[in-house]
Amino acid sequence: MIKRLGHSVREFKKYALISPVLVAIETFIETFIPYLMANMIDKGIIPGNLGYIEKLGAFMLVGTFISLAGGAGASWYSSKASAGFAKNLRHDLYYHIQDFSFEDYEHFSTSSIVVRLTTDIMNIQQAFQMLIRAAARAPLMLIFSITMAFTVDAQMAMVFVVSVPAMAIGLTIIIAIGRPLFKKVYQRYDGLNRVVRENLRGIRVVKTYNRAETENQKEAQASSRIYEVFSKAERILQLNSPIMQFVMYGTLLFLAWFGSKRIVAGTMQPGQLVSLLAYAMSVLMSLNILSNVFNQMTISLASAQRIDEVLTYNSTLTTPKDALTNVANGDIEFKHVDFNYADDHVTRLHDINLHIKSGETIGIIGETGSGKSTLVQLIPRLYDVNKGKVDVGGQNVCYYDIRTLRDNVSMVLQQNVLFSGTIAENLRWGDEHATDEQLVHAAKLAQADDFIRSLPDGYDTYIEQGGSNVSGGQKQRLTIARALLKRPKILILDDSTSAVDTHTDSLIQKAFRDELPHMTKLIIAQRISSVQSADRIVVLNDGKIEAVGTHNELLKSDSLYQDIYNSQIKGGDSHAKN
Ligand SMILES: Nc1ncnc2c1ncn2[C@@H]1O[C@H](COP(=O)(O)OP(=O)(O)OP(=O)(O)O)[C@@H](O)[C@H]1O
Repeated sequence: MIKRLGHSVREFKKYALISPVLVAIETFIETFIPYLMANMIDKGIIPGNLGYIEKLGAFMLVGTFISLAGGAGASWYSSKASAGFAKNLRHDLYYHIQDFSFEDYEHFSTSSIVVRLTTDIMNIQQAFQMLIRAAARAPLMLIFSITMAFTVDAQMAMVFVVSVPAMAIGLTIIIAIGRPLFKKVYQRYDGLNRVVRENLRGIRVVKTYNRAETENQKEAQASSRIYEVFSKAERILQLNSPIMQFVMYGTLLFLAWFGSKRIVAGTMQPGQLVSLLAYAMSVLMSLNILSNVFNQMTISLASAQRIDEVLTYNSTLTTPKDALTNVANGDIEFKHVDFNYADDHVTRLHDINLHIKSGETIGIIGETGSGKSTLVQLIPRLYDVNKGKVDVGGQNVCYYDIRTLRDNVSMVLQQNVLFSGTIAENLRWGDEHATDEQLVHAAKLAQADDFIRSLPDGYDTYIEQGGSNVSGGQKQRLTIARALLKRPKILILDDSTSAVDTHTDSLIQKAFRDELPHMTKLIIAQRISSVQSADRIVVLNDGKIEAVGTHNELLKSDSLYQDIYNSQIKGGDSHAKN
């Protein structure tokens, strides 16, 4: 996992390597200073040798400046390396999830992905900075200080053989308990993110239904759940402070007690004791730094695992090596297709067999939940079939390069969105190189040109996030124009004219018939009038094809179609009558 994540350091590797080198210089000089200090006391101050004091003082001053410069440089490079690492890691994660299928997004949930891209990466950034700065400093300081302490007085330095492992065992236990708790904390962050996103997305509905109070409660609940685990995890981590202090004061007491005795006995110099105490402080300080580093590592290991989980997740959508990069025509064939959503064991489509010829216009109708959207989502491989196969242009959809397939199958989803940017920018999602004439032509076919021109800035009108400043019907027409701009071989409209008035809807159908005769068109609709003129209409009932035929044929032969027709034409509900 560490190696995989470390791959994202890339061009910032040099900064990540320079930082510990500078830290080493800083720490080496820093730990040498108490040794010089001991000499100054024992050989300069006690015998009253002023020349020695001045020489050593100047030497210490220069050393301090070099140490400071090393420390400042290390901070600068470590910040640069860690910020760069986080940038690359975020990019890699984002890049990876672009290949996810709908099923994969459902597997992780969008809120969890957002937390991983933000909070989790921030934790890793902080841990990485610590790793190349503090984590490099602490062990070096520990090694240098213990070595120097043994140089000064090996007997007294034996105290570290007890105090260092005692501290290390304490820290290991704390980390073992703390780490799973932090993993839980971030899972609960996902929950909070979900509540906030849902609330902001549906803020109009929240206000209409006066649900602010309930929404506040949901947020409070999610926050409390985080608080519960977070405070528990932090309480455990904070235990390292009393353990650290206990070991630190115990060591200092030991040194002061036995050191004083030896000075009185004349087997030790006062300067030696001063430097030993300074080294004891350094050793324990380095352990303290290490414990902080471990704390941060504990938090970030949970985050690193969550990121690695996404990075190593193989999308359920696979493309063969020699994938096809050309779709011959708009022919579609479903052969004995069964389908169920992952984690949902109900079969939503049963033994679907349907051949649609290139250029045909097919209406799809059926009661709500009968599987209309599910059926068409299999064509651009938004989901893969469980049984049977779907062919496009005479080839199994799984054999195509996914981009090629989706460039040739344009789908206007039931809940389509526009993105912040101008209308022209939004339409160019279909084809970024489209000329202005092509843009206008697509808008005209979708009956959107007139209303776009009536806006103060026309095609340059700015669309707010999610398309909140255009009406539902206008938004639908813009998303149809966007899909047309791709000039696909197959166009799928999934209930995409539901908010458009019937007159405009019929103008769209006519424009399609007259101007796009070679494009295969699948139109899912609730209104019979939207599919009435189609070459054939497929009636779906509970995931099965109940009938296929023209409007007139179905009116004569299919009772479900008759029911839908009657309920719409007569305004009554024939189900209710039966
Ligand atoms: N992502 C999903 N996970 C699990 N079940 C789903 C999912 N999407 C749809 N379903 C279920 O599959 C069935 C068919 O849904 P589908 O959206 O295809 O129906 P539909 O005919 O398009 O309905 P509508 O006319 O209301 O849009 C429904 O029972 C629905 O609850």
